[in-house]
Amino acid sequence: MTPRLQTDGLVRHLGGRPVVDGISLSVPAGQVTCLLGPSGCGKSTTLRIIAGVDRQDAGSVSLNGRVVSDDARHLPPERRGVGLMFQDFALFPHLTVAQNIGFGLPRDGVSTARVEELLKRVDLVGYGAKHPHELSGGEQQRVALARALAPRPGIMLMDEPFSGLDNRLRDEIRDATLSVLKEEGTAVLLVTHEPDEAMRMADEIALMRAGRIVQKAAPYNIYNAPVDRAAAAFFSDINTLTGTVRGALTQTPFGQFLAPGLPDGTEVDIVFRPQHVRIDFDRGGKGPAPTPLEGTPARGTVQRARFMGKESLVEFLMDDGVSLVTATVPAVFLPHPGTVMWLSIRRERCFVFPRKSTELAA
Ligand SMILES: Nc1ncnc2c1ncn2[C@@H]1O[C@H](COP(=O)(O)OP(=O)(O)OP(=O)(O)O)[C@@H](O)[C@H]1O
Repeated sequence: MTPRLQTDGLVRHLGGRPVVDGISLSVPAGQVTCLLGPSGCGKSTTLRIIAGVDRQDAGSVSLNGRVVSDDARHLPPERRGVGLMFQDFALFPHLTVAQNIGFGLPRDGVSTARVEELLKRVDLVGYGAKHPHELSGGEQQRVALARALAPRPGIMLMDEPFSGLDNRLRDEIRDATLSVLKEEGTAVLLVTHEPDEAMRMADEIALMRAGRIVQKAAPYNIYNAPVDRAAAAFFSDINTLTGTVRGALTQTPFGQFLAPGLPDGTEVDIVFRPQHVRIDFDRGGKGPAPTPLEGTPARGTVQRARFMGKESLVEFLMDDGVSLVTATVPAVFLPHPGTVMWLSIRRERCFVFPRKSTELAA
């Protein structure tokens, strides 16, 4: 099936450097792709190029199988048939909700029916005659969504559309927006710098860094198989142990880890998330027996324990005297500093990355 949206090798130089550096993306109908990355990595510029308000220096944009922008041609934004939704969604203050939603539609009975349908979709039946200032922030956001969807765009470009909303409202509006977009079968490219938002909204996440896509995968895969240390760290706090490769292995307090394909002497980071650390009590100087799955338990001493509301954070100094490991426990668990305990991590939850390349990529 032809993707609704496709970009090939987009490049854009601004301020003398490539802020978009070879972005190739493809979004089919009904899919939400999130362009996720830290501030300044080039997400908005990519979106602006696709919308047609900026133009790439190289590469092409195709919408519905038709090239709308490359070296030879450049269709203006209003002729691209994409819906746009940005953080400052600015409704027309002097128009009613219904007039706002129907703004881009011809004035006929079909449009009136479409506006009614959309009011229902965004759960604002009965609000048609109100003016924007009579609505809450979340309601205004839903009107903006309905307005963007009114001409039935096959493609929706959204740039941090929820960042102006307070936390509680944001979750609600995100879910409502997602279900409307899915019902309409729209292809969506959503820009966000928030991993939680991407995990919640995306069918596919394209993780961006310094103008490039470093990893593209479903949320589950991107979280559980990060390409490098920085990609792992983008989604949650991480623990990092360090080691040196000898014979395709590296030694850590948790035993040996495989470092396949890495030459002897390579410095590596062994990375794992605090929620994947299991804690066991010390029984007369002994911990749990090693298993192939859980690896070798290692002994550590509690440095600090804090209750964070949903979970407790416990920090350990391992017996090697240098490795610091943080574990989270989804309960109130506040052992005293100085308590000796055993930690284990499931092997499949640990990632081994060569240090040099991750530092360069970060
Ligand atoms: N007109 C411009 N001239 C020079 N540099 C620019 C221009 N527009 C953007 N930039 C720079 O390009 C980089 C990418 O900007 P962009 O807005 O695409 O990033 P972003 O990932 O969307 O960030 P944010 O989440 O903060 O919006 C930034 O470093 C920005 O300062």
